[in-house]
Amino acid sequence: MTDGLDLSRVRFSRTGRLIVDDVDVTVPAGSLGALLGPNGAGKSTLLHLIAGIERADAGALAFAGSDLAALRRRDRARRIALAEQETHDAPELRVHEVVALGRTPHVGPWSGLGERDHAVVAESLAVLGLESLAMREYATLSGGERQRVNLARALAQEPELLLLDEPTNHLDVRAQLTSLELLRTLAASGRTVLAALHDLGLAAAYADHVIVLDGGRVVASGAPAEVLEPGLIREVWGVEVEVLAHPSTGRPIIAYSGVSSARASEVALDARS
Ligand SMILES: Nc1ncnc2c1ncn2[C@@H]1O[C@H](COP(=O)(O)OP(=O)(O)OP(=O)(O)O)[C@@H](O)[C@H]1O
Repeated sequence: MTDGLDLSRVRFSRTGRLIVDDVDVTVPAGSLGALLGPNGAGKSTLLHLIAGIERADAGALAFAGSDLAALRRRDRARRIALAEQETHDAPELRVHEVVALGRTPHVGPWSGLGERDHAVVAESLAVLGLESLAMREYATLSGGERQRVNLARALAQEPELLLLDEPTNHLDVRAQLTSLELLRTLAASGRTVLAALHDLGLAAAYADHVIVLDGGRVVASGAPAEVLEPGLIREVWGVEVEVLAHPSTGRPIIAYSGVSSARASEVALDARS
């Protein structure tokens, strides 16, 4: 058990299909974990289980030594934020109002936002460079602008555990790096951060720890340089890569060469039919 996130033998099925299969994950407090895996691997489902949107069928989910299943809804919302790709509950709200929703778990049911809440909202907008968009309606924003608002909302929640589902999707390259640097800064301040990412290069450059899911199972986890090697990438994603070392950081650089003849999971399916 760590002072961060600890999942042990977590299972979840939907309509008779095992989607998360005996998953163990550890992300220590103060670190940035990247959840990787091809489409349909189970990344979003696992984030939903941790955030309490779905309930696991079996296994243990703990954060800072507390059983997540035993946390009351409000306590969970104070401690854990999930930044998803879309905010579905606020299409007509203005940007600053969407970000202020992040304060909901911290204010009483009948009281409005206090001085500190307003300050946190303003700070979250500023960190994501959203001041000039603060009065715009969320629905009128571009994909990348929405993504930054979703992250600002999660920041305003001041969570100890921050979960993010593809936080770099839609972002231009500078905004991608800005977001990952922000996640690193949050981790360095003692938060626990877990982000589902598709970009192996960004995970290699920024994550302390990567967890690779395939078909609902963890197939590898560890430091990026240990895990992200050509054999595993071929097996899981069905692509050929060379892995180089960054000349100044020493972190892995993933150089794509092309698509492999078949992914390991497809070979296994062919053998069965
Ligand atoms: N409500 C549901 N009913 C049935 N199957 C589901 C349901 N929700 C998800 N699945 C299936 O579970 C698997 C994992 O889905 P999930 O969205 O967690 O994957 P992911 O790794 O986040 O994928 P992506 O990278 O494409 O976003 C997929 O095969 C998906 O079709």
